[in-house]
Amino acid sequence: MSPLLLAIDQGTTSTRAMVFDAAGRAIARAQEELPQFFPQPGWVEHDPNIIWQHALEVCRAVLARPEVGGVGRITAIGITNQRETTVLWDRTSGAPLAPAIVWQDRRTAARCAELSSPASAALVAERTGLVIDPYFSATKLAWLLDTVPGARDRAERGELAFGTIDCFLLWRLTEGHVHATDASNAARTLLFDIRRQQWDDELLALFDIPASLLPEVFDNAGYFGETTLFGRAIPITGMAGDQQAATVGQACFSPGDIKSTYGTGCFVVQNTGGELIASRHKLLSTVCYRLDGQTTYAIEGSIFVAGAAVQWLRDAIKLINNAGDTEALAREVPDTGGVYLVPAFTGLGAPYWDPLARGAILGLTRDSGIREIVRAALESVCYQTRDLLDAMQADGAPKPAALRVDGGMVGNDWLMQFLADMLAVSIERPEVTETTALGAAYLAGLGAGVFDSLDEVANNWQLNRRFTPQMEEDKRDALYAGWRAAVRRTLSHE
Ligand SMILES: Nc1ncnc2c1ncn2[C@@H]1O[C@H](COP(=O)(O)OP(=O)(O)O)[C@@H](O)[C@H]1O
Ligand SMILES: O=P(O)(O)OC[C@H](O)CO
Repeated sequence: MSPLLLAIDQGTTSTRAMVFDAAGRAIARAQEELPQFFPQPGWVEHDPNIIWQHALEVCRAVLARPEVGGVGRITAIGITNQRETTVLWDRTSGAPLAPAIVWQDRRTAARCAELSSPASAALVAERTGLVIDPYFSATKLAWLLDTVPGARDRAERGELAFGTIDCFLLWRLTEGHVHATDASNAARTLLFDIRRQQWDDELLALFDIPASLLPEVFDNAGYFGETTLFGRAIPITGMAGDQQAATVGQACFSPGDIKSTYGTGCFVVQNTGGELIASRHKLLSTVCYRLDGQTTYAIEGSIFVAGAAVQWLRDAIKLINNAGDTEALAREVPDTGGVYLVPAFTGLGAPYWDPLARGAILGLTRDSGIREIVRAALESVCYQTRDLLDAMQADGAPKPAALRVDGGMVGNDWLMQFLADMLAVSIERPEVTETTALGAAYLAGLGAGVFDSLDEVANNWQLNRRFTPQMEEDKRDALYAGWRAAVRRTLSHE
């Protein structure tokens, strides 16, 4: 019987557990939506204890499925996670000192502006491949140390631990025995030198972070520890940030291979191999994965609001009941009638990097209705993807022949067709769209010796549907020009 691999995918809006076989087939899945908290404008928080509780529940649910055949069939566990989200906890009790500050949170925008001298921006870019922005963990962690009473003193005494969600789950799964993260998650903290693959003292000083808080940094596949919480000892042998895991799940193993994930945010990641390429157009350089000590790098475009715009339509202004309603509504109108929705709810990420920008709906007329607004929200995801691909090509990357897509939004056929039209690129949707979880399973399989190399899993990738561009070029360019004009009206700087 095929070895089975359990993947824990802790995302921004939900936590899912999936069991895959060695051929990458999904055997069972369980998912729980995660409550999000918005205590102030631009603030986004999660409760780490709820994250942990949901992770336990979905793992137990999926292990109880008859098609799995019992916990004894599970060879290893892989973890993948919403990145940058920051947790600070007590090393003795494991109890968080505060809510998790989520990657979308903007509370440290002013602090980032204070730190953004040309010298510090250059240091950060050179060492981390990132930009000084509230998106990343460092200023979130510093904020916690400076606002939770006694936290900084306790950290200096070695009583506290920092971690991103992967690290927090590993701590809880191993019952406090392992404080470690992986190279792809460490790369998102603003504290990790991605060339030398180690925490960087100058960056720790810049962001005022005590080294005593930091986890070890492991490869993305290997032995992280084991958990006995599911009835027997199961090794944890794979871990990666969700966008890097999706890159693995999409079998983007060669330089130039590219994928785009459409979840809460949208993240385009292009494998650049052993070459660390610096963007001249405000894209990020980051770790794709590190295996056997060898680092593979990537260029990444990070969009803060993609599916989150649909959640806003559902939860904030209640225009829809379910995310899936958006497809039918978008099809009911030939266009948006000139309406553009710029979803800068938590600022704008690449290539604008404007944490103070805020959302807007522009071009409204008396004829504008629910359908136009819903369609404009979906279209915004495609325009933002075009922003990223144009920046990648301005950096010298070749126009991709096809873009592999995944994430919760890609089941929306209308959206995928508009994406193909806006990019003038074929969009390839795989059979398994939960490629984030699949990538975590592959890494776990590699770490547990189920596979000798990732090349073995490349052939598992199967096409579900290809969307080819149909739109006339002049219409495409006119629509995109309207988007660019709309964005300019939301930026806080020229
Ligand atoms: N049919 C759909 N059309 C548009 N958006 C969708 C659709 N189904 C789900 N979504 C959006 O996809 C997101 C969930 O995707 P997922 O990959 O699970 O996100 P995450 O990993 O960020 O939690 C939600 O923001 C939801 O609004
Ligand atoms: O939760 P997702 O899938 O939108 O991913 C969030 C990213 O990891 C943020 O960098």
